[in-house]
Amino acid sequence: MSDPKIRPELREWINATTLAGHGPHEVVRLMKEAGYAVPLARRMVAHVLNIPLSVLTAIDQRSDGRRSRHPAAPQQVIDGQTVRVALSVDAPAIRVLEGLLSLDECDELIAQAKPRLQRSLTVDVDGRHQTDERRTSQGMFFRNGETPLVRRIEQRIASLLDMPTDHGEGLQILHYLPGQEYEPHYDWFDPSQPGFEAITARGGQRIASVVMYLNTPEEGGGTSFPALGLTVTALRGSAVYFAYETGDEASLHAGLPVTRGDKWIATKWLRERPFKP
Ligand SMILES: O=C(O)CCC(=O)C(=O)O
Ligand SMILES: [Fe+2]
Repeated sequence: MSDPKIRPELREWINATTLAGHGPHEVVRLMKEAGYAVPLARRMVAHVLNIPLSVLTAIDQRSDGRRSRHPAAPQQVIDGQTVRVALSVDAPAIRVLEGLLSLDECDELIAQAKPRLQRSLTVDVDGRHQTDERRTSQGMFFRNGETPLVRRIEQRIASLLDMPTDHGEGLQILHYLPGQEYEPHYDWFDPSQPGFEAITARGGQRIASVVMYLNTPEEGGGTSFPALGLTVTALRGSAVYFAYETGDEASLHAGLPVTRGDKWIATKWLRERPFKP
């Protein structure tokens, strides 16, 4: 990557702010507030301070963090379930997985979640949960291993991705009605956000997501990756797995509006280290 062009005043400001005691993450955050795109701000700060860019994109320099294994085509059989890899993207790593869940498992998961649905929350910059207009669905979380079915699904995902089950956040179920959607977002946590340390204190950064479709919406409701021009169809029993590095802008994705019928998904987010809720 070529060196970013940096005005002398900005160079001076980055040095002075650092000398005043602000760490590089904080400098990036201040630049973001001033209107700089985060990836550019990171490159500028890394360049001026002569530190590796990875310091600003990695979660933690100790990084004993694990990475998931991307499932290989054409298919894998796990505890009797044949999971077909119908589509693969290299960067970010995406796999469309057909038959990850049986149709009965989809129905059963919906039945278990239904009585516990609430308006979905997102994690705000201070690490608190809040309702969010960008996300209008209803949802709930299972605790890890909460029911025999949840445990079976978690173990299947663990085998498929070669990731211990304890790296998973609790399985989240979402229910979208017509018009509801999940606007474009990243699943990784932004290190330049003030709440980053709190959010990643247990389990570290998110490294991969598995979005499982528990029904087939009549119309709409696919998962879109706008940077790739790719939309995965929401099909009962199928899933989309994707893995990302911190700052990976190609992993931007959205739950498209459901235009007819409704949509049920189960999402499993994986952390680089064991996650203790
Ligand atoms: O609803 C979808 O298709 C996407 C869900 C999603 O992005 C998430 O749960 O993080
Ligand atoms: Fe997401």
